[in-house]
Amino acid sequence: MKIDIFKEMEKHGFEQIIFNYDKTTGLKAIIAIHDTTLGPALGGCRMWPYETEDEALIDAMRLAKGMTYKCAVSDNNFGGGKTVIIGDPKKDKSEALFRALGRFVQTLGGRYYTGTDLGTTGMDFVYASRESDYMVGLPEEYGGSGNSAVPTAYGVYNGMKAAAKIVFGSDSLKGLKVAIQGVGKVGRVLVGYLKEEGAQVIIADISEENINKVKEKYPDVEVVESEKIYDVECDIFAPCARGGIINDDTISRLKCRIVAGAANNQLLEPRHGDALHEKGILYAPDYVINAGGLIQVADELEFKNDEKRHERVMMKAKGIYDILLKIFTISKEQNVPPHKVADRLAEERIEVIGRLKTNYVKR
Ligand SMILES: NC(=O)c1ccc[n+]([C@@H]2O[C@H](COP(=O)([O-])OP(=O)(O)OC[C@H]3O[C@@H](n4cnc5c(N)ncnc54)[C@H](O)[C@@H]3O)[C@@H](O)[C@H]2O)c1
Repeated sequence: MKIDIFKEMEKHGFEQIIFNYDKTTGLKAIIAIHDTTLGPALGGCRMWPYETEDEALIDAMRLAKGMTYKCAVSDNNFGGGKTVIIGDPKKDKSEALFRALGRFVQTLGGRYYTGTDLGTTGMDFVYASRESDYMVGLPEEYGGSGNSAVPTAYGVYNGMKAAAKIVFGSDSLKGLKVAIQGVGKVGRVLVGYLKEEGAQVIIADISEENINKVKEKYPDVEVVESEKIYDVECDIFAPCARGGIINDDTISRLKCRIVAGAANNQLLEPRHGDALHEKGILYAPDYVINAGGLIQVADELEFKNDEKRHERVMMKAKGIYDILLKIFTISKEQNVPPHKVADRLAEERIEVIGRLKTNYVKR
C-alpha cells in the first residue's frame, strides 16, 4: 500500500479501519468507521473489482466520511461508516462470502451497521444476517423496510420546493420546468410527485426501457437525448443518475436556476459547488436532499417495525424541506455556497452533541 493510513485517518478524523480476510471464502473487505459521536456507524457495503487495495481503501474512507455528514445534517442518530468488498459482484458472490462478512461485522458488537450499496443486493444481506445482528435494509419479506426510492424521491421533491421558495418566492412547483437526468428507481417516482403538482417535466435516460415506463404513465412528458439534458432551458435541473456530472464542462451549459436531484456525489470537486454559487444557480447539497433512503434505514434501527413506519419515514423525508431552507437562508445571508453551509451544520451538530456527552451519567 502506498497510502500512509494513520496520516489519512488523522487528517480526516477517522476512528477505526478494519481489514478483514476470510481464509475459507477469500473474502477481502475493508470496514471504515469514521465518526461515532452521534451513534453507531451506519453505511452500506459496496462490492467492486478495485484494481488496487489503495483504491478500495480510499473509496471506503471517502464514503464513510460522507455518511457521517449525511447522518448528522439529516437529524439521524448515527455516525458514518462504509464497507468495501474487493471482488466482482457478477462472479465472486456466494452465501458463504456474505456470511463471512456478517461474522466480521458481528465482532464489532454494534459499532457498525451495514446493508446494500453498489454491487450488493438485499439478498446478500439476508445471508449476512444469518451471522450478524447488525444488518439493515433487508427486503420487506425479511422484515426490512424495503424500497428506499420512495422516501428518497419524496425528500428530493420537498427539497426542490425549498429551493423554489428561495429562488422564486413560492414553494409551489406548478408550472415550473424540471429536467430530470435518469428515471430509474428514484427518478421515476419523482416524476409522479412533480406531475401531481402540475410541473412540466423533461426527462433523459440511456435506458429506453426506463423512459418507456415513464411515458406509459405520463405520455405528455418530454424526452430529450441523454447528452442534451444539460442544455435544456429549465427552472430546475435534477440529476438522478450518476455522480460527477456537475463539472467544468457541464456548468457552462446549464440553463437552470436550481440544481436539485437524488444522485450521490453530484459535484465532481467541491470547487464546482462554488462555481454554481458564482453563476447564481442554487445547489441543493446532494447528501442533504437525497437523505430519504437513509432516513428509512435509520428508522428501521431506531424504532420497531410498526404500522406507522411509512408515515414516520415520509414525515421525516418531508422535513428535508426545513433543513434545506435553513441551509439556503444561511447561504444567502452569509454568501457562502450551500454545500459548505451543509458541511458546517453537520460539523456543528456533531460538536454540540459530542460535548453533551461529557456530562457523567450513570448507566
Ligand atoms: N435508491 C435510493 O434510495 C437512493 C438514495 C440516495 C441516493 N440515490 C442516488 O440516486 C441516483 C439514482 O438512484 P436509483 O436508485 O434511481 O438508481 P437506478 O440505477 O435505478 O437509476 C439510475 C438511472 O439513471 C440512468 N442513467 C445512467 N447513466 C445515465 C446518463 N448518462 N444519462 C441519463 N441517464 C442515465 C439509468 O439508465 C437509470 O435509469 C444514484 O446516484 C443513487 O446513488 C439513490
